Amino acid sequence: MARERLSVVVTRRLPEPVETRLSELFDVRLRDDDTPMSRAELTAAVKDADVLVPTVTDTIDAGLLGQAGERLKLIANYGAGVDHIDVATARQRGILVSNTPGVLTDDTADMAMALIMAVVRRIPEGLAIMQKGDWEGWSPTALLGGRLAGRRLGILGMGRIGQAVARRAGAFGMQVHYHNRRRLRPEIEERFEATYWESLDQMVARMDVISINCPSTPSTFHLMNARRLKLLKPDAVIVNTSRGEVIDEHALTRMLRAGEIAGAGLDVYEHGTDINPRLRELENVVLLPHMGSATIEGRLEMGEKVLLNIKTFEDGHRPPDQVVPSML
Ligand SMILES: NC(=O)c1ccc[n+]([C@@H]2O[C@H](COP(=O)([O-])OP(=O)(O)OC[C@H]3O[C@@H](n4cnc5c(N)ncnc54)[C@H](O)[C@@H]3O)[C@@H](O)[C@H]2O)c1
Ligand SMILES: O=C(O)[C@H](O)CO
Repeated sequence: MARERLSVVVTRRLPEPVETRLSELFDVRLRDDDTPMSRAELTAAVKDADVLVPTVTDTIDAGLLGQAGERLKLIANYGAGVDHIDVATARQRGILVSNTPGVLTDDTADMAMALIMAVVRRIPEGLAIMQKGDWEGWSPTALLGGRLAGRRLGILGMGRIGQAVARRAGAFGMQVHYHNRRRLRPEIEERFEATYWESLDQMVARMDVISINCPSTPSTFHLMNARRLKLLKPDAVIVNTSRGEVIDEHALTRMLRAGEIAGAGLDVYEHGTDINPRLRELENVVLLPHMGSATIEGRLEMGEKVLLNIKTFEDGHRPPDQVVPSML
């Protein structure tokens, strides 16, 4: 007798080839329009699906998991970060959680480097002059930025993406420093010629550029708070491609306005799309709409990871990218 297909609910529109493959393999309910599900729609989804495929724009908290039906056994997240999912509660309720690490590492690290270059070399200011038709020709003194080679980069969170940023920064001649929950093995430090700082405060105070690459967890919430931001050198730049919650956005905005921090490049925000309007007014700030992993290749490979996680689970094994609370 043919095995009953898993019922899978996908909360957002995914790239077409991913949706097609999901539909071939499973009994899939796809989203008609590219908006996040309402709470009521999410509740209905967890009530009768075997597998939920959410994204970063869905809040899968204890309240929602409390409404989940007996059938819900896997939350196969389309994305690496799982801070929007209450992984501990899911585990208590016997629901597995998986994510899509690795396939978006290079893309997100590219974006971190792009932000570093954009801020340090003042690219948006140059672009604005060109777009307004205000360029009056080459000048020895206009739009002078800083040289990347020789600048000290401090990476907060030296995991997959942090190390990919280190590799790129090394190629640009930057000096790589890092702070991480655990120190890397000596051979990996050597590979990046990276200096480890046990004290985040001490690292922050000495860097020219800080790149945030740790996940958002209770222990990283406002790791860059007002006190720590004040330790930054006034000519330092901060770049965030991880999650907005790691930086106190209000304090950062205040200090950027006051000229106490030279610049910032942000892909992610503390309150999602509700961005502090004052950030938008600043010339020394480059803002992107959470597009670190936004490449065609990356988004297709994220889909392949989701498929593999669900298929492996269907075959009676643990999904290869299972996330458990102790990893967070
Ligand atoms: N902007 C984007 O589009 C985008 C894309 C992918 C991932 N992300 C974000 O980037 C994060 C990192 O992804 P990754 O694949 O590199 O994860 P990872 O797990 O490989 O690396 C995270 C690193 O942070 C370290 N860390 C955790 N808590 C820490 C703490 N309190 N202090 C210091 N270090 C700490 C971990 O030890 C680990 O080395 C994801 O969790 C996600 O939030 C954003
Ligand atoms: O964490 C990630 O994969 C990206 O931020 C999108 O979810």
